[in-house]
Parts: sequence; structure tokens; C-alpha cells
Amino acid sequence: MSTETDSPQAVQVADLSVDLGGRLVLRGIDLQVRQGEVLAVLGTNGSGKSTLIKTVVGLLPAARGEVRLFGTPVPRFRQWRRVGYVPQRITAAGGVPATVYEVVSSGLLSKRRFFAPLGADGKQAIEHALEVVDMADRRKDAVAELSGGQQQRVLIARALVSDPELLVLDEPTAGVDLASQQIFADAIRERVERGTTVVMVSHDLGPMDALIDRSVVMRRGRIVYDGPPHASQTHAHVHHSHTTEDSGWLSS
Ligand SMILES: Nc1ncnc2c1ncn2[C@@H]1O[C@H](COP(=O)(O)OP(=O)(O)OP(=O)(O)O)[C@@H](O)[C@H]1O
Repeated sequence: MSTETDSPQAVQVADLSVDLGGRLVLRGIDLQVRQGEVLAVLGTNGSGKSTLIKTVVGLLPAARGEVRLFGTPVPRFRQWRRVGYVPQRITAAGGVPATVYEVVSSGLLSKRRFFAPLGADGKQAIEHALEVVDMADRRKDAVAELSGGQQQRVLIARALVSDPELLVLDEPTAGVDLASQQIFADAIRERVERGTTVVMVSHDLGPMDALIDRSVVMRRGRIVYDGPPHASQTHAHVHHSHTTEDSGWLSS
């Protein structure tokens, strides 16, 4: 039985339930993302999108069911250089005196031995990632001194720098201006053309819209739609139109 050889599925989620603070936040999620696919995860605030994403990248444990990455169950998965993750918001920016360059180069850490000097390839990858998000001239600045949108661009560069096979993005362009969203969408398109798999949570896909192959819509911890993106957006908008959560989220 070769269940852990490279799978044509980048992500396999089977009967996944996740418990946070004694509450079932995800219930019975089944989801497969094949290699090269671009999947959008949509749904109202609190529907469980971030929880799903965090469980997929191993930051939260499953209460029931299983997540596999490239065929390997996440608790045993070690090839994290194959996965790039952009969290919803920067964490610990306040106390960490890291520069833009340092944060972006940390995206290569799992690819090289700790403390080994960066090779020419690594330096070139960092320069390219900085240019992609238009932050090359801010490389020496402290991340904590940047605006929220600029910090997000640094996190995007960190996720892109190792050229991962799977990009897992939680609201990657929230707070990022339209011109930067376009630059980001172009960078993702270039990677998708080379076969990169993308799983992306977004309220507003913006210029990324054209790249989406398939969407799922979440509601109260379950997937209520899985199919072509066009119909899903109608579905997502129906749910959104009953809430004012979007404006609250934007102003938070
Ligand atoms: N640490 C926690 N303990 C208990 N409940 C939590 C915790 N984190 C999140 N939740 C709850 O889990 C549910 C799903 O949250 P999640 O952040 O996954 O939603 P989301 O769809 O990503 O929302 P948003 O669009 O606002 O980011 C929410 O009801 C939230 O209140």
C-alpha cells in the first residue's frame, strides 16, 4: 500500500471536525484540491474559513478526521518548504525588530540549514520576491513601522520566496491597495502557469478572480457549496447581503 507517495491531490480533507474552546467550529469537512488547482474559500465572517486554512497547514489539530498534504497526513508531514502560507494578519509585529529583508528571508529557512549563509540563488529569490510586492526599496525598514497593507505585502513575499508547490493564503490582499493586488495576482498567475496549487480565503477576490478554478462556500463550519466559481459567488453574496459583517471587518 503506497498511501504516502506523491498524490495527485495537493490537499485532502476527510470528515474533518475541529474543536476550539470546546466548540465544534468545523464539522465534517470533505475537500480535495488537486495539484495545479486554484481554489477560493468563501463565506461570511466566522464561518470557519481561517480555522480550515490553519488546520490544513498544521497550526490547529483535528478533533476528528484527517488532513493530508501531498498524500501525507499533516502530523507526519515534514516537507514544509513545499508549502507557502500567508496568515490573515501579521503576528507579533509589535515586539519583533525584524527588517523587511529578514522577514522575507525567513521564508527560505526551511529550505536551507539553519545559519548556513544564503547562496546566490537565495539572494536572487529574495530580491525577486521583494520586487514582486514592490517593497525592494524598503528592505532595511523595520516591519513594525510599516502600514498594515505593507506588512501584508512582506508576508506575501515571504510565502513566495521559496517557490512553494502549494500556496495557502488567508485574505492575502486584505488592506492592500488595488495596484498591489494586481501585482500580486500577476505573480500568482505566473506560478499557477507553472503548476502551483493555490488555496485562498478571500472576501473580495479582486484581480485574483480570473485565476479561480473552483470555489467552496462555508457556512457555520460546513461546506455548503463546492463547484464553479461563478455560481459560488452568487451564493456567497446572498449570504453576505444578510449581514453587515463586511463593513465591520473592514473597519476593524
Ligand atoms: N480560539 C478560539 N476559541 C474559540 N472559538 C474560536 C477561536 N477562534 C475562532 N473561533 C470561532 O470559530 C468560528 C470560526 O472562526 P474563523 O476565524 O475560522 O472564521 P472565518 O470564516 O475565518 O471568519 P473571518 O471571515 O471573520 O476571518 C467563529 O465563530 C469564531 O468565533
